[in-house]
Amino acid sequence: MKSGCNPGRIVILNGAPRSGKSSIAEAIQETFDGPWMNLGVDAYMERVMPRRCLPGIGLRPGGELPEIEALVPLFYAALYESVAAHSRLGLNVVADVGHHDAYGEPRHILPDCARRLLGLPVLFVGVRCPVETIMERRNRGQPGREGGYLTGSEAEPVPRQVLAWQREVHRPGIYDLAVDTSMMTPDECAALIRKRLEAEPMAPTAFQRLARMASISQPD
Ligand SMILES: Nc1ncnc2c1ncn2[C@@H]1O[C@H](COP(=O)(O)OP(=O)(O)OP(=O)(O)O)[C@@H](O)[C@H]1O
Repeated sequence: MKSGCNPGRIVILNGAPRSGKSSIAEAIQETFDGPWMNLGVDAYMERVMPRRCLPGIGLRPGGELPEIEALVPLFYAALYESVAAHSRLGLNVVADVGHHDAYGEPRHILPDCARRLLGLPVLFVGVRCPVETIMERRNRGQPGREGGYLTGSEAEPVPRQVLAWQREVHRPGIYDLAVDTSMMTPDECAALIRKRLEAEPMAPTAFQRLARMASISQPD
């Protein structure tokens, strides 16, 4: 830790694609005190990741791309070390991610990431959203991201990959706070997060609990 400097707060937003993570991150950046750096999956995929490794940490559940899969734990480790570095310098960080462990083989990425942030003030937020709302958002599309999302068809109103995201992304479901973006606006979600940050932290935190799973699964 840089001497004389308190670590920056860290908010990790975990949810399926289209669940509303980026909108909450934006609300946090615009309304919370101090600078909040956004180091999530969007920034990493759009700017950092080499094209041939895409979708990288955005790789969806199902063990679809084994050649990329082996690199995903390393990409995540690098992202979280970067989050830790920002926090140790006193900068607040909000990061949107879509963690799951449904690769061709278990990778235990989330517990490893939690271990990397031990000792830092992390709030782990589950960004939940029912599949019907997810499909409305997918089918509506987004300018600039044309063709970027699977949509429903008559034969398959909810593609199996979308169902896989819904099933896998909130396992094991250990959070400090959960929000439902079908019930609240991004600003309301951000306000809830702010309230939680201002309250006394409850120990053990979600990341402390998850980090313990890393020490069980990875003996020294
Ligand atoms: N709380 C909300 N209420 C209503 N609509 C929302 C809400 N949050 C997000 N949306 C809308 O849902 C869509 C997806 O939102 P957003 O980009 O924030 O999600 P995301 O989880 O970051 O998605 P992705 O992982 O695909 O980047 C956008 O069109 C956004 O305007």
